Amino acid sequence: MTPGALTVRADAVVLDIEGTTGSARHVHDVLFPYARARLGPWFAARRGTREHAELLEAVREFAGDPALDEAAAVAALTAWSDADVKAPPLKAVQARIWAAGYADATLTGHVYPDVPGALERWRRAGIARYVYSSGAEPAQRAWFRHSGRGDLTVLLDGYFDLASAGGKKEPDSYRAITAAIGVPAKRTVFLSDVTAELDAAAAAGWHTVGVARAPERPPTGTAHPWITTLDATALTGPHHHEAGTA
Ligand SMILES: CSCCC(=O)C(=O)COP(=O)(O)O
Ligand SMILES: [Mg+2]
Repeated sequence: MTPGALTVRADAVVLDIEGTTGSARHVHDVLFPYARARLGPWFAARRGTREHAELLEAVREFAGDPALDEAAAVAALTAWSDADVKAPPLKAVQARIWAAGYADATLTGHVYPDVPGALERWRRAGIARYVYSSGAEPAQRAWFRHSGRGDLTVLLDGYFDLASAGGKKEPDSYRAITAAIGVPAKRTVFLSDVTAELDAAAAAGWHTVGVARAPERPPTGTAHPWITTLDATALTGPHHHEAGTA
């Protein structure tokens, strides 16, 4: 444990993916382009299926244009991908496209080296471990199952996404997660690299810890403590087993 580590009393930890447990560069330089290049073929291969009709309808709804045809829907999804719009239909299609890449080992989930050890420490301390990402739940599971550091899903208790919890900058999303996991807000800690997400979690009564991964640096003037490695976060849970914190 890093000397002077930040100590938080928590029974549950909720982890962001991009920029916190995994590399934002990997998401933007590998995952997004992989799906973007396959959006058109993905829709074309599913013409006439229920899956095609449902996704087209979801794109129309999010775009606010009930007349969108397949080509226009693919154009909208492409634009959302380029602008990193956290659009649920985009996240749903990306997850399905990425699944093939994980299955044939073209894709590997990027996980920082301190993540498996932190998850294991928190597991031993009796702290429940959840993921909350804008990426759809199947994409989150695939990322951790096919991580470059082995199958980490065995160390995770659940996953929340835009569909199950809502947007990450909305306090109500954190309240929804509190209700779902049955852990009081004041015993839950959220780790993220995005100040607006941390602000929303804090507004819902959660503890918050900002994570700045090199070469990013902790921002100044936020209401949150910041760390640069999970090794600097000592969570004391119900079992108080975490090294250096009992
Ligand atoms: C493995 S989930 C893919 C990441 C993603 O699609 C995304 O939008 C990242 O969102 P996050 O909330 O983890 O920053
Ligand atoms: Mg993030």
